This record gives sequence, C-alpha cells and structure tokens, in this order.
Amino acid sequence: MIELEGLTKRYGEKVAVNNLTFAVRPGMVTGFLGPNGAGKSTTMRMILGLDRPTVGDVRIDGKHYDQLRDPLMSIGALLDAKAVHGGRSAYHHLLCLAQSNGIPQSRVAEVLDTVGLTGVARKKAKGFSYGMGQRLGIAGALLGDPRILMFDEPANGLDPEGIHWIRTLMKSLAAQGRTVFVSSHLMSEMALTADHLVVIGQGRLLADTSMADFIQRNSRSYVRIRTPQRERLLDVLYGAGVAAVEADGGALEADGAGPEQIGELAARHQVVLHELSPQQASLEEAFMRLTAESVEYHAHAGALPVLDEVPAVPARQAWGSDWQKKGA
Ligand SMILES: Nc1ncnc2c1ncn2[C@@H]1O[C@H](COP(=O)(O)OP(=O)(O)OP(=O)(O)O)[C@@H](O)[C@H]1O
Repeated sequence: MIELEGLTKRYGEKVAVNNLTFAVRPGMVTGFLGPNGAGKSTTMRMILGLDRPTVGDVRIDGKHYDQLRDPLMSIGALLDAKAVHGGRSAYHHLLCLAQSNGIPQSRVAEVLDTVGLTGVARKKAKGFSYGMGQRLGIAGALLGDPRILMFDEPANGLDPEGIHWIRTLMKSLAAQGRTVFVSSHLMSEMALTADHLVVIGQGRLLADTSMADFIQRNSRSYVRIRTPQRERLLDVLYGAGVAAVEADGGALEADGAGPEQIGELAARHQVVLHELSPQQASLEEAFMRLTAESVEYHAHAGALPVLDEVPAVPARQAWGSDWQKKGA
C-alpha cells in the first residue's frame, strides 16, 4: 500500500502538488490521471524519495522510501525509460541492478523473458527503440519481485501488441495481490485496465473512486431511441414527464428514465421501436468534463487560420518590402 498524507511540493511560486491525501491499495490497478502538468510525475518522484515534499508525508507499506531495507524488493518503478546506461546490454543493465540490490542473478533471465527481450538481451541499450526501452524499464521494475509497482506512462512508444501485453501484465500483477499504480494519458487503455482511479488537476485531488463510479458521476447517461413514430413517441414521453431531445440521424435521446420504463411506455401506447439502448459516456468524456477547469495548457483550435482565410499576398510585393521601405 502507498499512503499519501497532505503531500505538497512547491517549486518557488509554483505549487506542483497541493495537499494530496489518498491511498493506493493492493489487489487492484489504480490509474493516476491528470492533464499535462497536473503533478503526476512529481507525486511519483516523491513516493520514490527522488523529490522531497515541501509539506506532508508519503509511506510505502508504512515506511518512507529511505527506510526500506531492500527498496527494489518493496517497490519497483518505471519513471523514465531513458534512464539506462546506453553502452550496457539489457542483460548487463539488469545484472548490475540485481547485484547492487541483493537480488538473485537468476531473476535477470526471468524478467527479460517476461518483457519479451530475451532475443536482444546482449544488444546495447542505446540501439533499442523507444518501445524496447520501455520494456527494459518494466523489466527493471519487476526485477526485485516487489509487492508494489508504479509505472509512469508505461504504454508510451509501445505498438498495439505491446499495449495489449502491458495491460495483461498490470492486471495479472494486481490479481496476484500486488499494488499497481499507473499513470497514463491513454484513456481507452486506462478504461480497460484500471479498477480504481485517482484524478488530479493543478496538483489537487479531484477524484479518488472506482472506475464505474467515476464515469457515472462525471458523465451524462441517457437512452438512445429510434422509432418510425417519432412525434407519437415524443408525445408519450412528454406525457410521462420524460425529457427527450432529437439527436443525429433522426434518433432521440431520453434522460431521467431507464430503457425498461421507456420500453414499457412505448408498448403501452403501441409505438414501434427500432432501437432502445442505454448509453454511458466513455472514461475520456468523463475525464474531460471533470478536468476542464484545471487544464493548464490549452491548444486553441482557432489559432491557425483556415487556408481559405489566409490573406493573399499582394502581387509583386516581396516579403519584408514594407520593412525595407521603412528602413530606407
Ligand atoms: N524541477 C521543477 N522545477 C520547477 N517546476 C517543476 C519542476 N518539476 C515539475 N515542475 C512543474 O510542476 C508541475 C507539475 O509537473 P509534473 O511533471 O509533475 O506534471 P505531470 O502531471 O506529470 O505532467 P505530464 O502529464 O505532462 O507528464 C508543472 O507545472 C511543471 O512545470
């Protein structure tokens, strides 16, 4: 278990992490979400004792990182996949880690096999692709067979097979009773992987809840209906106090009533239905809705002019001619 209590980190005026209190529990995958610059990496660095909190406390199974006797056997982490000596082979890199942490040498071949790097184990890490580097970083995290694992953007640079592999790996580590804490911007992946979510924005805790509860609380659920008797159904729904709006493709979207109630109303009034489907927003929609206020770095869609709107350069007027005239 990882426990944070009032964890705060200031860099000068900037409050990167602001009074975070939550626990990451064993036996499940906990997703750590937040917009760019929300403070996820800073929080993870403080968990590993790489950054000192300005205020507050963080404990790993009840201890501070520097009190752990064999840190790699308690918590394994992937923070920066590039933090590898490029001149060393994958095997040698892991062997050095094992030897300096009292981990049996036999683990090296085991973790290389787990991450699928056995075939390139003797190749120098500097020749590795980004995805291979991620796999090597994950091998390092697994080396000490720790009860707690923490991954910062583990799917970065992985191909679809690699992404599927990391999802299966995280779920199986959690199923073995380990604590798995993972940050990612890939919402669709997170929706398939995490059981629990911790969401932060501008360093503050925005949510600490189950995946299902998070989506339900932060999104609109509605029932999508298609019928050849639209006007009739709208009257029936209106009469029953069910709000419905017209949607794309001639469908209706009804709020505040389940498919059972709507189906029964339609049957009672002999309205034919071609579709009656409950809709739940995606994790991405729920995340965007919750964090809209705390997004620090906005892209402005209107910042670049549409090609048709780019003012035409007047004929025969070279760039800079105005400036040349002024300077003359
Ligand atoms: N060493 C530092 N000095 C000054 N400011 C820092 C430092 N490290 C992080 N910050 C600032 O703290 C804030 C949080 O950064 P952090 O990297 O933890 O965010 P993040 O959630 O991991 O972002 P991303 O999703 O983009 O990786 C940012 O505004 C960042 O600029």
